Parts: sequence; structure tokens; C-alpha cells
Amino acid sequence: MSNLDPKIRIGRINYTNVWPIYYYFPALMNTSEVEIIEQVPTSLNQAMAAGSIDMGPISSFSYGQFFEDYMLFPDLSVSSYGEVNSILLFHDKPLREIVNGRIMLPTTSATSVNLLKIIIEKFYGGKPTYEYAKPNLEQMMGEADAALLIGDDAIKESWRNQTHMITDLGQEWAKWTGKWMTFAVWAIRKETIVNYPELVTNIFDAFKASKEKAHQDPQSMIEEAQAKVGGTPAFWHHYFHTLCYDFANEQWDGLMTYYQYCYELGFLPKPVQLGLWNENKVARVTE
Ligand SMILES: C=C(O[C@@H]1C=C(C(=O)O)C=C[C@H]1O)C(=O)O
Repeated sequence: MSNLDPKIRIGRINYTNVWPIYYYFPALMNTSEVEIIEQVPTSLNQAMAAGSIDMGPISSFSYGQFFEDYMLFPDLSVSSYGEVNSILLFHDKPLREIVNGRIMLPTTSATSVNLLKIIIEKFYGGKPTYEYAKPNLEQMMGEADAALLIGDDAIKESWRNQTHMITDLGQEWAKWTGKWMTFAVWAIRKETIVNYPELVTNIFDAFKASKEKAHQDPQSMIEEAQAKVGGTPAFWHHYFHTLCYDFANEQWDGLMTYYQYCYELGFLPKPVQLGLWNENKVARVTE
């Protein structure tokens, strides 16, 4: 690695949902030390697991698969209590009538496909067949009883939708569990914490500061979202305020319930432990 190479490769989900955490980040960081790599969640999950990305948001399910290799930043996540508005199941008959049918899952998602399986199999007692497809609603619905979309794909289809019923998975989860749901977590590979402890701290501070600034002054971010993706300022205002970017007790509690159900249903091979990064305890990571 030459002196000019970035020290840390940071992932970025290429959906609007993460904008608040990145919006002011370049203004708050020495960006020559980092490189930002933007991809759909499942590609970020793979790149983190392979070590070709060092930190950033991944599907919370993927943390459950590889938790021994990562630590999580506290205070950063993509979570909701109830509605998410961008994790949506489209279907033409009531949910209860399709839980033994044919369900299309998007290749972009890990957390939400397993969340849907929990909802259908554990809460509704269904046993459908699942198939993965590219996130294209028309094609997916042409072959199935229901189709799941996440991120901006879900948002755009919800605006276009005239005919399908829509179930928001955040709402379903809260209805059955009364808990928060965390869709994405900010993971750091353990060796990155050991190799660049100060830079990791600076990145954490910049992400948190961006999140707070975007929350206090969302106007220009909302205008950019409208110009880039469409929709109305009212939609984006509601969207960014309904999503919650915190990661503390309530989110941990909801996420641990999700992991427990994933384990019970055989989606994860072992019980998951949350390992939280703490700038004062870098040494613990190497133990
Ligand atoms: C809220 C969302 O959460 C996302 C859902 C993910 C998943 O299902 O694996 C991963 C990252 C998050 O961006 C969304 O995409 O709309």
C-alpha cells in the first residue's frame, strides 16, 4: 500500500436510507484516508466478509453470520419502530391467504428476506416456496403471489402502485413483537480496529456528526433526494424522520429477538452476541 492509498475502505448502501449518515461526512473527514464504495446491501455483506471492505453498513443478518469477525459502532444503524416505508411486500390477496404460496425475494437483501420468513413461518404458520429474483416488481409478480422489495426500489414502486396490497415489514414486526427492528448495522472488521484505532474513532465521530447535522438541518438533503429519486419534500421528510439511525438499548433488544428467531428457525447456525466497538477498549479486540 503506498502513502496515497486510502487506509480504510468504507461501504455505503446505495439507497437513500443511509443519506443522513453520509451527507455531511466528506465535509467532516480527511477523505484522502478513506475510500467509499457504494453497493447494494448483499454486495457489501460479501465484500465485508471477504475483507475487501473494512467497515460500513451491512445487513444486520450478515452481522449475525459473521459476528466473530466484526465489532459494531454504537449509535449508528438503520432501524424503525413500526413503519419503514422501504421494506415492502407487494401482494394481491390478503397476507393470510398467500402464506403457503410462491414468494419472490430480492437478491439485494439479507435482513428483510429473513424477517419476511419469520413473519410468514413463525407468526402466520405458513410454509411458502421462495425464489430469488432481481428487484423488478412486474417480473416478480408475474410469477408469484407476493414480491418483496427493499430500499429505493420499494419506495418507487409504492409511489407507482395502483393495484397491489402492500405490507410494511417494519409494521408487521412491531405488531407481533412490540419491538424495534434494525435492518442495517455499522460493522468494522476487527483487524481494522487494531491497525487504525485513531482513524476508526475519527470516522465514527464524523458519521455521528453527519447524522446529527442531517437531523437538525435536513432541507438540502431532502431537496437532493427529491431531485435524484423523485417524490415530494413531504415524503422525504416523513421517511427520514420515521427511520431511526440510533443504535442503543431498544434497538439492541429488538435485534436480539430477531437473531433468536433466526437461530430457532435455522437461518443462523448459532446464537449471536453483539460486540460493540468502544474507542477506549481497543486492546480487548486483540485478546
Ligand atoms: C430500511 C432498509 O434497510 C435495508 C435492508 C437491508 C436488508 O434487507 O438486508 C440491508 C440494509 C438496509 O439498507 C431499506 O433498504 O429500505
